[in-house]
Amino acid sequence: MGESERGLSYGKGNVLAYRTYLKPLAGVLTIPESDFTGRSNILFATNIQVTIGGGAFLSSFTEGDNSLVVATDSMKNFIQRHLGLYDGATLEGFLDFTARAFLDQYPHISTVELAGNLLSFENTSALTGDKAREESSLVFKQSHNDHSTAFVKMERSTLGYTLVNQKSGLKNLELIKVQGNSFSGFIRDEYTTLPEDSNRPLFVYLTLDWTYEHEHEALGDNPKVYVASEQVRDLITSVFHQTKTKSIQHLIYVLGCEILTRFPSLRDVSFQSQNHTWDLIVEDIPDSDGKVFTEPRPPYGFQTFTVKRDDIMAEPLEQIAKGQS
Ligand SMILES: O=c1[nH]c(=O)c2[nH]c(=O)[nH]c2[nH]1
Repeated sequence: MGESERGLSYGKGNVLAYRTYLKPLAGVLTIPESDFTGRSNILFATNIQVTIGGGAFLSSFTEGDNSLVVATDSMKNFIQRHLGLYDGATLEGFLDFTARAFLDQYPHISTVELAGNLLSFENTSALTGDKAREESSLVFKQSHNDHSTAFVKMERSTLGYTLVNQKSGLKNLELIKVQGNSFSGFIRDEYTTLPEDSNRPLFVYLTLDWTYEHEHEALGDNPKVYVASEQVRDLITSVFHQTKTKSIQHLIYVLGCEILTRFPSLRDVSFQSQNHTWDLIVEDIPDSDGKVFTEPRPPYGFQTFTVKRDDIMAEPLEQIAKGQS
């Protein structure tokens, strides 16, 4: 039985590696929905998980033979030091560079997976010497909101290395749209207590991943075909604003179609969404359009879906329900 059937793997999680003054990401194509033009990379802060596999490690599990074990502590050092050697400008590029370096360094490793989060540090403003307020090039504000992600799985093959899987993404984007959302027409039977709603506030958590038609385009070496998660986020908020949503299921489909239309270098986009829509407490406030809401009860609904390029071929964008601002 091969090691893959045994589920053999080991690695290190939560490897924090913060680099100052990485090469800036510049020259991305701008889109109408976003002010994003690039990343200064003055601070490039990552949290990486590495997983390695291979038949060579079987005896470390079955016999306690550590002679071929790369200590996970060494893996942590390897990742951190390679952040000092990386001369590109993106998380995807760093993971690709480091995965290849692992396979170069340890010939008995068969597969390497690297999953990375780019920790978000936002710009701040500061009065400079001539009393003008400018973007600070020294002070950044850590944000615990949405952030970029990337994933790479690299396998040793007879030809060298094979890229098995590569994804880029955006994690934990939490968006509330205060009105302009309905949810109706669902099954009504003896288990149904939820009323139909023609205008609910919709609070969604979105995590999404996208893949490229040509994987090397994910690395950011050619910024004109690189898709920045900041642009995807701004496109999502814009489409959410414009779309009269019928359900989260339909919202993520519309978002996926718009993302693939806006970024021709992408192959598909996969969503994991959660419904955290607030409960209504006060419906009528005199002389006001306002209402009072509270957090929903703990169970939450979720959806998963992958939108592919064929979907936008089949359905021209104008036909996708939109039309509210
Ligand atoms: O957008 C939604 N989709 C559902 O499937 C669902 N189910 C539910 O109770 N509320 C919602 N909202």
